Amino acid sequence: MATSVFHQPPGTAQPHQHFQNSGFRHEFGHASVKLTFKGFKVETGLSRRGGYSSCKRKFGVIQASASHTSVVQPVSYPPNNSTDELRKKSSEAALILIRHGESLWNEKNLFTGCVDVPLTKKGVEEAIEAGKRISNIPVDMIYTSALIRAQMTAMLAMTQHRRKKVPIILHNESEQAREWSQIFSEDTKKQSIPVVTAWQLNERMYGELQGLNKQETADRFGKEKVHEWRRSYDIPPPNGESLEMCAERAVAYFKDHIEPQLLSGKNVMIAAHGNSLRSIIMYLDKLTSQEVINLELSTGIPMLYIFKGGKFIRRGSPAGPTEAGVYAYTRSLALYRQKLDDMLH
Ligand SMILES: O=C(O)[C@@H](CO)OP(=O)(O)O
Repeated sequence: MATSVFHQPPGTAQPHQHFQNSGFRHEFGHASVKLTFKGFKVETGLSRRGGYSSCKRKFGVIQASASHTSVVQPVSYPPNNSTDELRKKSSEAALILIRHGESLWNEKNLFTGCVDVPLTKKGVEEAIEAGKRISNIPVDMIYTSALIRAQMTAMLAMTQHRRKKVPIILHNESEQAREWSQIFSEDTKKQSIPVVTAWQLNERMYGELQGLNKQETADRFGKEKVHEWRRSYDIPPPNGESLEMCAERAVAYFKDHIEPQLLSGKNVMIAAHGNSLRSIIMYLDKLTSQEVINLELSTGIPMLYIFKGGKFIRRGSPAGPTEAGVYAYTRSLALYRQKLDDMLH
């Protein structure tokens, strides 16, 4: 059975190591990981490289934004003692994670962080391609960061979805914004997918590196130092956030807002960033701070998890819309796809 790429004991993963395990193959040290699962090729968009660690620092957060409006059913955890029971009994839900497509600053090799840069043409194409890959997977709610590159990615991906529901960005920034964006038809609401934007899912704040060229910064401060800023777990770049600090807000948001939706059976897509997603994956796959150092995400590759019985099970990514592999992972995914086939033929 396919399980998480990272279920080997902490510290055993080697960069560029190939694993042969129960019919699927892990390739680390590349821009993405190809898993062969019972004959199906599954690309996860993950890879692992060597890294660093050490000291600690606190940092304040930057902006705030939406949570729920009328299109979203607010869901919250029950009191602690019944949470575990509920998690065990919870129905299955799909969780798709996607890092935004290539941005104009990815293309220029600039540190981006919380600077709000749009996608390149290639990034647009990556988002559309990602949408094709997930076009048969149910999506009931979308969470994106407050940054346009993640929002563009989510919206462009949804143009490819076979269910043709309309993703609608919720505006909760003021009472007026909420009032003015109401929908007055229940039918129309049912054909909509609420899109919640949250700064907590933003890219890690890169401090004084934002706007600097990555190569020039390495030439100036040394390759080692820059690698430490970029990939250590708890060393922040000058006046920026470490991955640990980014995880504090991104994982808290995931636990408080997204997990309750999954628990209630909602299928969720998250479009976010290299480092906010690395920290969420660290939580989902129970990676150690040493293991997460080696985790790299490619732009525009969707990754699928199944949430069941309170557990997150990584299922890779469909290699294409017609691949049977991912849809055969669970009965409800297969049924959903079957329904789409029946509806659209
Ligand atoms: O510049 C950034 O914001 C990020 C993602 O592109 O860079 P890094 O690869 O260093 O995490």
